[in-house]
Amino acid sequence: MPSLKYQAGDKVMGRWPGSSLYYEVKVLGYDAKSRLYTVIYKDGTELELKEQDIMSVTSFQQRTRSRSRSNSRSPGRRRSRSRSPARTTRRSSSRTTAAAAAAAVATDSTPSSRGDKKLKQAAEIKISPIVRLFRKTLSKVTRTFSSSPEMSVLDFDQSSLRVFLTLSFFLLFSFVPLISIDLPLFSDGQQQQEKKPAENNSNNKHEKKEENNMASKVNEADAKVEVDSEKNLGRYNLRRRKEDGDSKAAEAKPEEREERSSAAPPAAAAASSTPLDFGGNIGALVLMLFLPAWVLFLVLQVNQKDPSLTNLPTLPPLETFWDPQALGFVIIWIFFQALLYTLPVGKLSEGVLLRSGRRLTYRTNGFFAFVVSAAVVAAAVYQGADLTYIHSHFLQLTSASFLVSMLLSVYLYVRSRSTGLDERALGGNSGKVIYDFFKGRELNPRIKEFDLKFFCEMRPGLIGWCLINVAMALAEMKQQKLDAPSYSMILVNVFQLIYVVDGLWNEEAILTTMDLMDDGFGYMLAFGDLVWVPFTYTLQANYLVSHPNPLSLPVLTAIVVLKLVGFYIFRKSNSEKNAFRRNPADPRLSHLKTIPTATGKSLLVSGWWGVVRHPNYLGDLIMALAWSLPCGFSHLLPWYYIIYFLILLVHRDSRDMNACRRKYGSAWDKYCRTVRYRIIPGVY
Ligand SMILES: NC(=O)C1=CN([C@@H]2O[C@H](COP(=O)(O)OP(=O)(O)OC[C@H]3O[C@@H](n4cnc5c(N)ncnc54)[C@H](OP(=O)(O)O)[C@@H]3O)[C@@H](O)[C@H]2O)C=CC1
Ligand SMILES: CC(C)=CCC[C@@H](C)[C@H]1CC=C2C3=C(CC[C@@]21C)[C@@]1(C)CC[C@H](O)C(C)(C)[C@@H]1CC3
Repeated sequence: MPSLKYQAGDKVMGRWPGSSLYYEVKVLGYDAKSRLYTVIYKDGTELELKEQDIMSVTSFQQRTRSRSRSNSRSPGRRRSRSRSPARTTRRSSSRTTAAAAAAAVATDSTPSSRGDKKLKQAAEIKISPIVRLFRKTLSKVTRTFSSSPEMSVLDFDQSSLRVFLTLSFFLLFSFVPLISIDLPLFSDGQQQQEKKPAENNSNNKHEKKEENNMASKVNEADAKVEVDSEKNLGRYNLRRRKEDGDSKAAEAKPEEREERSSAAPPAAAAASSTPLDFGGNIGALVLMLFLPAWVLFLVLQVNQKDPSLTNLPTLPPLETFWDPQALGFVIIWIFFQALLYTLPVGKLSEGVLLRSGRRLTYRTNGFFAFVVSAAVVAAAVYQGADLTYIHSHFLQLTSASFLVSMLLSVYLYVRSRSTGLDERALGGNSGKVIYDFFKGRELNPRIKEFDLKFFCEMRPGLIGWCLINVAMALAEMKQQKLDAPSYSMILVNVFQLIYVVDGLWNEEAILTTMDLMDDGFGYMLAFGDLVWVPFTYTLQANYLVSHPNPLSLPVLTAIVVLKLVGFYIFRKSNSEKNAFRRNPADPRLSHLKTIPTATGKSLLVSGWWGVVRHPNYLGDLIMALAWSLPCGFSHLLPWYYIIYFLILLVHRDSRDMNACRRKYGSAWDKYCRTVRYRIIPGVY
């Protein structure tokens, strides 16, 4: 190829189709007819790229450096650079890693950018009016909570303002002064640079690049990225030439599916450039205030004789929130669960491969913890303990748990300051204090082998949920003077018990969920695990204590069938994905079709994950419906869970879509084109 810019054998940087990530590739050849270069990525993927999507390593480095220099001039960000002894080394290591050119540089623009809008438009397909209305409502909700990466503490964008105004009503109920963070103390650029070189235990070039701040600076400056998937289709040829020449080649054979641990996730480079969720700092702040206020609202509302929207509760005197005994019970419960978690009983399971190149092990003895907890509670009741205390002191127990979650969040934020970049969550490391505090910066905070995130997500709140439900059944019997709980109460109790026990039985499966793999541990999950789950997921049982709803046998049967259908979809789809992620070559999965991606992982494109994207959410939603139905239609309150859950899962789905698009580029777009429905069949 004499007159060509790049020659066969050249090592250059090639853009990964559909994304703005650059990888080191080797030029294999040039096709004069199509004017495309054939390049090979480090994982063996061969693609055809246009010249404009290729860059020499030198110009790539120059671009990266110049962007980094111009960004480093911005005041505030790098204020303390010269003060840290670790800094010089880090900086030079950044340079060498840039030169090492083995990783990706994310140049993704903001999600609100032109490109993303285009992408949404490209996915727009004719749908029925009902579905369109449904989608419109959902997308409004999602948009409201969508990101704004450039927002600072003082910025108000329109959507945040809307959220703020809408929700400010609920702030009237806010009962704890939440903003006790010393902003200047945790100033931003400092944290980003804190990592000592010695902490870098990464054995993977991709990960090392991830620490390269220059990379993220390129990102900020290079906001005009095309993410129009349709356009990209025309520009790239995604054939895996190695396998065969036709389009079927994109579906890998099972024996080729082994995950290559040497290939780090491309998103690794995007540490500080991952788009912000929830409207950035201001959205996080609003949520931090709104969520406890909302819990308080629900807790007060459910005790009203007529808990309708036109009959709002009054705020009780402040002293009623505080009860040292309730705090004592909460602390005992958490420590009791911690003790069970640390017992050397049960399996040790391996988590997914982390960006640091490590895999963590987890003691997955959740079911054991549940059985022991149930036995201890039963023994206590036998000894005369009155579980209805939980119902009568619900408010005090809620505020005590809230206090614990707040303290835990502050601890998590403070300790995250001394962690390396490869130990931080991509999404919670923006440098924006409130946002990071909310989202969680450290991915897997551990005290020795004690994994705080895993423990909090799976134990005190989850098992506490069942304990509270049982207490509600006893309170119902007491209040309604019944010999046994009502059928509605039994259904709610049994359904949710199945959900929790199933989660604990399949505890290992949580290791491949978003929370464990991607999200940091901060206020959102600490509050979610310790307050939100036990005190709002029990709302149906709490409601039934004083709002009986008799069920006829046919209705009862229909509800049971619905629950079973939902559970079947939920369990099967979660297990399928978990099994596939754990062992892609599992012969039991050999019938499934997959799409290979540049990271070495593949995406399931048939089976449950070929019906809709996130079939597990569908099952979960059907179950949520079965949990509300036993409460009848007299009030909206017991339906709150399914409404909240729909919003949560739709937002989670779009978060996951964005994350996967960053991770997998065009392979993800291909998956979305093949599996068109999101969560619900028929809904795009
Ligand atoms: N009760 C509750 O309050 C809540 C319950 N849940 C439930 O928890 C469970 C876990 O949910 P969540 O963590 O949100 O998400 P998922 O378990 O669905 O995990 C999402 C990840 O799965 C992988 N993935 C996505 N599509 C595919 C595919 N086609 N093939 C293979 N892998 C794929 C991707 O990760 P990668 O490719 O990196 O492996 C993606 O990031 C769900 O059942 C959900 O309903 C969730 C939230 C709240
Ligand atoms: C509004 C707010 C604070 C949201 C935080 C979200 C959390 C409450 C949820 C995020 C993911 C969760 C999961 C479960 C509980 C709720 C949270 C923590 C889960 C443990 C419930 C039991 C299931 O079987 C599960 C293990 C699949 C599930 C995992 C996700």
